[in-house]
Amino acid sequence: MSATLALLVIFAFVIYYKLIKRSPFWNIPGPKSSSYILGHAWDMFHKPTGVSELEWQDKYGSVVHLKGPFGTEQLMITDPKALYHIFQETDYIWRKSSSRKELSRLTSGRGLAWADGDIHKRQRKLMMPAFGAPEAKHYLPYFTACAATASHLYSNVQLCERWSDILSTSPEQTEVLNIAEWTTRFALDALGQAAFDYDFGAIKDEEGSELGKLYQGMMAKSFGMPSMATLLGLELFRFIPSRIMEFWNDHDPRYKLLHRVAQVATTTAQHLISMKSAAVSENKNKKDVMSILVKANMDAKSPNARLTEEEIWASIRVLIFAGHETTANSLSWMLYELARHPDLQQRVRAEVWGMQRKLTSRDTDTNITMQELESMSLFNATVKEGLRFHPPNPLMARTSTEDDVLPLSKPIRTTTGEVLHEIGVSKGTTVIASVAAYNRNPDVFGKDASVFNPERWLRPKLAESSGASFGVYANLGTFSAGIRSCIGWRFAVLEIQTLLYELLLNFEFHATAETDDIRRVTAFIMIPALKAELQKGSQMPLRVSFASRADQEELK
Ligand code: HEM
Repeated sequence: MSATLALLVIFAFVIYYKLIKRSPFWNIPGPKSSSYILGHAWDMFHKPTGVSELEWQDKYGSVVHLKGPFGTEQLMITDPKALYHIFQETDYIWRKSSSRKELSRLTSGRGLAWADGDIHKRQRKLMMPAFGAPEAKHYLPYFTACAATASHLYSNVQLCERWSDILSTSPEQTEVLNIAEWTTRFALDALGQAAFDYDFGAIKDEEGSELGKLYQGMMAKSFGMPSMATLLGLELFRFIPSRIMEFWNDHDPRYKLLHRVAQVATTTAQHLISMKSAAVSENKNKKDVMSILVKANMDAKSPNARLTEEEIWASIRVLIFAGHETTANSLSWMLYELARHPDLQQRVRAEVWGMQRKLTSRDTDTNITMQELESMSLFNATVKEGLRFHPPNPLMARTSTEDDVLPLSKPIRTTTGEVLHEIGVSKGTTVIASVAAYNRNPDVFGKDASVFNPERWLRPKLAESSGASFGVYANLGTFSAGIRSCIGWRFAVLEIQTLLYELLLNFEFHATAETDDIRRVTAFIMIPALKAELQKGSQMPLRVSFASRADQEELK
């Protein structure tokens, strides 16, 4: 009797979920999911980054019905108007999903990337003064200092100088270098100098700081090809009180490296804060990000507007985490594309040399300015195209805290033939904003959006149809948009321009036999890795040689 009753209850439950409470998006087209437990997350994390999302966008358009974990319903959105609405028009209605928030807490504490609502607003307001356009120009000498050859003004060890040493001692004057490792070292040192006036010592290698070493490849080691247990562990945040899950993760041996990074980063942060606070009190105002932040915090009118000590430590951690591997990966992928397109590389280098000729011919300051970096059209088109084609943050997940209506720039047709110009979503809906797919959406970036082609940025009109604009930089999804857009996008673009300039001035990049085996792998951020050696983390082997001597002669 009781068994029959139990069966009836289960039957009623199934009927309710399958028939009566059918999916709110039941008539929006999308692929079938192969896993009830993880839904489409498995495809997104285990195929090369962006491959599934691009397939779905090609097949179903810019709104795709997906399954989330445990049969939950999700939409993948790459429509610019809907993305604009979610990221720019709705204040904090659309919040980071619980799993993304936890990821931010694990990697960088309760700082800006973790915070929401009023806490986020307060933290961001205090950090913003360090990231405006006028501040960016102060960072240029720091970036040049980490990039350039010894002939430049600054005395610390520089990337081009180290590469010159390596190539000079090689019999053929050429070497295959793991570009991903070197750009990460550069990005860490550049960030250390410009953001904290601190030397991570990553380029010098031998004597590098413990923190510098711990951060190198941290994401690949902690999350490279996340297992089902890792994905599930993060997704359980939806269903289990966050305090319990946080306690669990804080004691999970899989995150041992992240726990160690947290300890060392906090100690370093404490040391930095006391130094900066003392300097600010003595009116020795430096221009690095942290000094500006510490001063803004001291100047804040009410105690409620200030950051707590723990929040300042978290700010340092979030800047290191959000700011170095992302920039490094972007640089690696740009060099990869230049190695695969030698003609383009030659043309961009010609532009760089043209600029260098101009700099060396003038009597006064021969250092390049921000305006001069910006003035090179093909060079900057290549930077934009690299950031479009290989976005380091391939997706952002947002969950709605209220019922909402998503406007669409291009109507969609449901499976029942209805044409929708907007989509109603209820509170609790999760949307996957696929940056990887949006950045190759032909409606935004042209019919050839799936091809790497910097020339698109030189066309008079880029957007082919809607004209809807989403991203904070070049209408790309790469740095997101709105109140949670990347705070460091100017910093990142300038850093990329500076290193790319110095590298193209001094070196040539060539594809190797392994170049075709380089894959985009999702370790929550996208990293380059070799197909057969995914467990080794970020790898981008390219052959590097000195830029042609004949051309260099022409420069003199
Ligand atoms: C190419 C390099 C970079 C890329 C592609 C990138 C991309 C992004 C994206 C997509 C977000 C939003 C993530 C989300 O909301 O889920 C973000 C946030 C953030 N980024 Fe970047 N970033 C880069 C470099 C930097 C740099 C250099 C810094 C700092 C020096 C930085 C600091 C931050 C911070 C603090 C946030 C959190 C902002 C907030 O939640 O209000 N990023 N970044």
